[in-house]
Amino acid sequence: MSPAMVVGSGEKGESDTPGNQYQKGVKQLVENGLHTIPKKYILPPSDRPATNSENSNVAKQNLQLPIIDFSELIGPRRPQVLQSLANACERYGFFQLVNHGISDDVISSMRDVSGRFFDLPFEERAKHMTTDMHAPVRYGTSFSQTKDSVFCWRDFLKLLCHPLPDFLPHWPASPLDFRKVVATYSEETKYLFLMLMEAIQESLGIKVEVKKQEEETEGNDNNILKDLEDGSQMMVVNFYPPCPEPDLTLGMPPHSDYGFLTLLLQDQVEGLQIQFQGQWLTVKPINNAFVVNVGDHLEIYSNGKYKSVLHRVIVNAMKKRTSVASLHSLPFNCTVRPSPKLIDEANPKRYADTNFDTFLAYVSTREPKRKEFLDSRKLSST
Ligand SMILES: O=C(O)CCC(=O)C(=O)O
Ligand SMILES: [Fe+2]
Repeated sequence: MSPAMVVGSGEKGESDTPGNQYQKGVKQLVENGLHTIPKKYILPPSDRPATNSENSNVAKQNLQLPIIDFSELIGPRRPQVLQSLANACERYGFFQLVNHGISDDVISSMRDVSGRFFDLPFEERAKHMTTDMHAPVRYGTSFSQTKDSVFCWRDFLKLLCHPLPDFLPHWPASPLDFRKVVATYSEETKYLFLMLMEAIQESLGIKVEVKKQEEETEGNDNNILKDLEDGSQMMVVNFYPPCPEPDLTLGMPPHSDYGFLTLLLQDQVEGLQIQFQGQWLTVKPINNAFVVNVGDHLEIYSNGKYKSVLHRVIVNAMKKRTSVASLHSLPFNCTVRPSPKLIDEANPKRYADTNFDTFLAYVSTREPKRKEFLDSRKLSST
């Protein structure tokens, strides 16, 4: 079993070298007071967000992502909603999910406890720093802390969530209600993910016929929902403090997510941008909606029909921003492959089979960039 997200975490050793200071994260840096950002965070001009420059590739208008009303999936409008879901996953790789059934109370408690975790003294948060990528809890900073040559302006807490009873005792015990609140939130997002995957499978035209014998066959498509039930879930709480020079750095560099779907809760502070037709578009926050995106594994499973789209996070000088990403996939020891039901003579297999070990081996040898891992799985014959 392996978490298979980006590599890295806190460095060992307490010497007060500048490098060690950066390992403590950006929240700590900002609290020590600064008016300019250290060199360690300054991106080369071509990688900067370039929001103000003349030849900026940032769209002037905010993106109105497709909005999927989850409540309409149950009822007579299901076929139309499945069509909208298919369009969103093909064209944008992203959509906003409203009326999803997770109560405002569960969501606001999750936001609240995330904020209180990051308000804890550094020493308390630092208890969860580790270089062990298999750890059920990792506190850290940047994107890939051991490999990024330039650090990004984010601190994070990553939690493995499934199966919950195994992981719960490892989660932070402070704030006192942390485990309870996050457990409820993770169970509810897991259920929502499964409901969404059932709809997505149907939108791909994969008929879900429950035939006992077939269900037990390995690699069978009916089984993928069953496998996803036992699948991996990782929660990432991202914290982006105000940044005195936001044009020189990023909260997160362009990347795609590894799993089937990510369910993201962003607050009211803008920052998430997705790549669409060569431009960066800001995703306008909708209160209590989930921003849902296709991950690399769904791109592979759909044989390229649905797209895992590059996204990044910009920071700002005035406001801190918090987001909670819930990443879902198959169990870590399962193979991800294009669905046999989407492959025929006209649609040959476009991706090699893959698994978490391949992914980890890949990212541990280099600085994770853009969609390089997914590109490495593409079969050259197509
Ligand atoms: O903070 C955000 O809006 C995006 C976070 C993200 O892309 C991730 O955690 O993978
Ligand atoms: Fe992401």
